[in-house]
Amino acid sequence: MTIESTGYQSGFGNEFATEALPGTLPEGRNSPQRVAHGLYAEQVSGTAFTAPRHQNRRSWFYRIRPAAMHGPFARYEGRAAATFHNDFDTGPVSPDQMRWSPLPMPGDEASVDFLDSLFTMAGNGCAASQSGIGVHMYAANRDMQGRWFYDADGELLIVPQQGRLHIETELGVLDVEPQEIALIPRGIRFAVKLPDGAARGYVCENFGAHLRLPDLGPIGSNGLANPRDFEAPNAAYEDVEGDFELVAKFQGHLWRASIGHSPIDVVAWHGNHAPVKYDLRRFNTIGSISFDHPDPSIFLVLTSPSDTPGVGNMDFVIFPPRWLVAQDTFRPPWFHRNIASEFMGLVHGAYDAKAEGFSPGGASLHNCMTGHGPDAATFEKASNADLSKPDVIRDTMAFMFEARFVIRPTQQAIDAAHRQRDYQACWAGLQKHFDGGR
Ligand SMILES: O=C(O)Cc1cc(O)ccc1O
Ligand SMILES: [Fe+2]
Repeated sequence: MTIESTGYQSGFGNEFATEALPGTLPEGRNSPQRVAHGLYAEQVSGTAFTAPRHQNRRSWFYRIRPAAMHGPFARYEGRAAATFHNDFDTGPVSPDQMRWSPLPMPGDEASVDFLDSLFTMAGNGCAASQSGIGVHMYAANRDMQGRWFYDADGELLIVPQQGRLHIETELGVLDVEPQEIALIPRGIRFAVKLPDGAARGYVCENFGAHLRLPDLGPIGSNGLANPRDFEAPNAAYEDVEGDFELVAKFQGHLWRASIGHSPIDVVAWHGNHAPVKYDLRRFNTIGSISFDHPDPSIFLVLTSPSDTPGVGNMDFVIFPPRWLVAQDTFRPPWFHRNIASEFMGLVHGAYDAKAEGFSPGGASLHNCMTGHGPDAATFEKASNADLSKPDVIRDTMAFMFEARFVIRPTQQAIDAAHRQRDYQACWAGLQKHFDGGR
């Protein structure tokens, strides 16, 4: 059974209110003695009850059955039990630059849904400390049917690269396509269906403070990702009973319980702990109109702040189409080493720092203080480009999960056949141009 989208409400983190059956939301209170239509009231909190008001997140659900109704949990034994986890190791981690070709799609003989296809690439921190991230990829060819998933360890930022996702959540339906993103709050139950039959993409699991829009400082009151371009779903539900499965991610591993009904049974809800989608093509990209390539913080979409002011637990940064007009400037990203660690992916087109080898669906990892930057071909081209003309990068949508702590690749990512073991060769052709001071 598919639940169709019932549309969206505009905004990010505001107080939404929506009902699939008119007259369901209680007026002037959250938990009346009896809820309309014989529903149960249930609150889900996404922040401490006492979090400052501007950060506080919670929603009220009016649903057919409360979330408590399911069987006991046992360790999940499906495919993802081995591939989707938060075991980032504590042993030595190589400072090598790393890059991967796209995660292979399941072969014709294999039938794998979104959940079972999740493959952990890297990560840091843990759910127990409510800090850090897990970086995962998915490559699926089957709908999640008769089962739902929730992640108690963090919110999920889903970045589709190929194929649309139809995401049925407790709060309603998100239909997302490549160049859009979905953000599923911690704990929210959902199923992913694949309207195109197959899909691939990236997931950042954020154990830290929930992602939010950054302050804009001197940019002013508009720009970058504008709040009204985020969309939260209108309520949509199904009233279905059967022999179903609920899978939970809890403290780094997967658990399963049987459930006798669809948990997508919320008839109305209000609050600000809600899934959203956002079209990255709506990002108001700002750049230099004089000289120099700005720091990539200018491309920040969402940030998960840490306890240290200005230092993100995770920053979600994109590299969208844009004009390059800077004069007497090396226009692509410069060579650099950063204290932050960078996991990059490519949704569409080509990335302006890499002429070859970084293809849509691929990934790269440049950890704390590891030198990286444009490859040899890009350096030569940009060093000799005619700067009297503006350059336009049309077909591109790269992104970065940038983290405060080192992003440790998992053993399965290091061993993967699709890891490009010769990645460092992309800098080997850089010529020595030093003229010795002559
Ligand atoms: O490594 C990268 O390609 C990401 C990046 C882009 C940029 O424009 C400046 C710094 C940076 O880390
Ligand atoms: Fe970088």
